[in-house]
Amino acid sequence: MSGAGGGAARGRFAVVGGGIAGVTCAEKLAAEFPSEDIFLITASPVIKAVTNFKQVSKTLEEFDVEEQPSSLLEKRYPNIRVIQSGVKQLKSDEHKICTEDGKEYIYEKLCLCAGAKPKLIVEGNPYVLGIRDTDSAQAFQKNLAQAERIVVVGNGGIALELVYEIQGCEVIWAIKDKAIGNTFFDAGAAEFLIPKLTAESRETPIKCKRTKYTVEGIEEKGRPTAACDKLGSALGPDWHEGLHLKGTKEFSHKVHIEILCEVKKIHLQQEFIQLQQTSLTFPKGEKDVEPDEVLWPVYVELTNGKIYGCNFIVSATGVVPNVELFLDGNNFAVGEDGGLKVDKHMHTSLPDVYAAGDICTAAWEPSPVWHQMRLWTQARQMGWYAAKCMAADALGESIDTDFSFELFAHITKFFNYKVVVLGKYNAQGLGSDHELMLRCTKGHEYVKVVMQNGRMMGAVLIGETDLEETFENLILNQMDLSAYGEDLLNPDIDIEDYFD
Ligand SMILES: Cc1cc2nc3c(=O)[nH]c(=O)nc-3n(C[C@H](O)[C@H](O)[C@H](O)COP(=O)(O)OP(=O)(O)OC[C@H]3O[C@@H](n4cnc5c(N)ncnc54)[C@H](O)[C@@H]3O)c2cc1C
Ligand SMILES: NC(=O)C1=CN([C@@H]2O[C@H](COP(=O)(O)OP(=O)(O)OC[C@H]3O[C@@H](n4cnc5c(N)ncnc54)[C@H](OP(=O)(O)O)[C@@H]3O)[C@@H](O)[C@H]2O)C=CC1
Repeated sequence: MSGAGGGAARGRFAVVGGGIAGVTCAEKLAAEFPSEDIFLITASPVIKAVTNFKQVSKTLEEFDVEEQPSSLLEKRYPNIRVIQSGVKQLKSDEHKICTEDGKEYIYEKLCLCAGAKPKLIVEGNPYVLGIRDTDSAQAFQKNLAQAERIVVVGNGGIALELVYEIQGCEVIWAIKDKAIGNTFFDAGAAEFLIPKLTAESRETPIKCKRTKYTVEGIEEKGRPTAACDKLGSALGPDWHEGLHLKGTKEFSHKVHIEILCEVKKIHLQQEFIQLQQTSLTFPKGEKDVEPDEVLWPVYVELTNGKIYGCNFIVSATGVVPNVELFLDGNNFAVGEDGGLKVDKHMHTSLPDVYAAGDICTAAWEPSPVWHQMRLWTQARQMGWYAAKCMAADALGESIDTDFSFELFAHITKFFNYKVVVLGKYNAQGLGSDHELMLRCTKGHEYVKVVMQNGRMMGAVLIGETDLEETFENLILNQMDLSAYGEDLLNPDIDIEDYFD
């Protein structure tokens, strides 16, 4: 029911954002209301579509992600109208969206899925790069092609993937924690993974899904190539497979890890030289690394006192939800992590405005074994469920919380190992009242379960363990497992037989 003439266009449903959350939401709405126009307003020139969706178990899912022209989405769902323009303003009290191209859209119900952006250690420094979308990934690739040494800061998903993939460039990896991969692993799992990182060469990657990369970065002479400032959709599974992550050196992989430190200061070359000349106390170049005569474009001073020169720095230090623009003039409740707070029906604090994916903060009382993480899988689940809630609300129907929010479940790949994390896999929020059971075969598998009061609360499965479905069931049904003791992880016992 789009409006005619020069005034605002009208649609019953509008969705902002062409990433996984927004596209999934628009698709679900389009399927539920085939005779209504669904506006999908997005700043990105391409949309992200989920393909080859596979439900691996009750809560684990796998899918490929494809960057597609919006026309393909409109072909699949003729009632979706993709508007390729950034939102300039939201007037929630008027149920109106104003876009950068000067148009206005009136909605009955709106879902905000504008994602997040990298939370950089410093803003506005051309030597500090974040990786979020196709554009920033390509800018990173171009810079890497000229680099001999880079510093990677952060200890989460992106850093884990980068340090493993980069070739022909020395990587100094600076982490706050004692062990690698704090967002996914404990120290035991980190120790299991380290030999893969320090190995000179890498194995052939296990099954890979490709995402197509199409948008070019913009070159600026003398400085790292900058990504253009258009807000693209986030990358996802196997984003690096399509890129050539190689520096200028002949060696394969060289990673040096600096633990328990943060970045204290970043010095540009000129400033570094001046400081060396004027200060008696200022360190003369890198300590604990091979001394070299090279002058680096930029120097990173760490809180442990060490200084490393490098070509550029990757800040893989998490994300901040893209909310500023929507907060202007709208009194949204915002979570501690900066996201728009949503209740168990994905509804924000403002009437008829929903939110899903990286932009939102789940503010409902979660199941004891679910928590929010800004992941592709949760973006899809939230987008789908938000559409269900919008539809139910529009039709005056009630709806139960979706089953996906019963158990946190994520399947991914690090260091060429299959990794499955379930429930409170790192005993998040369980305090000291829990115990861990471990099974580990070096180079083959690492299995950790988190137990509380005889019940399984979480698990980390690295390698081809084949345990995910059984453990998923055990966490979901909260059966008392005290009687099984250590047999729970005994490889000689077929655990599934126990529970069939
Ligand atoms: C390098 C990298 C690797 C990752 N790997 C994985 C992984 O292996 N597994 C996993 O589960 N997750 C992974 N993630 C996380 C995952 O990609 C995100 O959680 C997910 O894609 C978020 O989807 P979204 O739709 O909420 O947001 P986004 O994908 O960020 O989409 C936001 C959309 O909103 C649009 N937008 C923003 N502002 C405006 C505006 N003002 N007006 C109009 N449109 C706007 C953008 O153009 C974009 O289309 C990775 C993330 C990164 C950066
Ligand atoms: N395979 C997968 O599933 C992947 C998922 N992703 C997702 O993409 C998103 C972005 O990834 P990423 O940027 O790695 O974010 P993550 O949230 O995964 O990790 C951020 C890391 O940076 C650390 N950190 C935060 N601030 C600082 C700081 N000032 N100095 C030093 N370290 C800091 C965090 O420590 P602390 O936790 O202590 O704050 C954490 O180790 C995340 O949602 C991530 O889950 C990305 C790649 C792969």
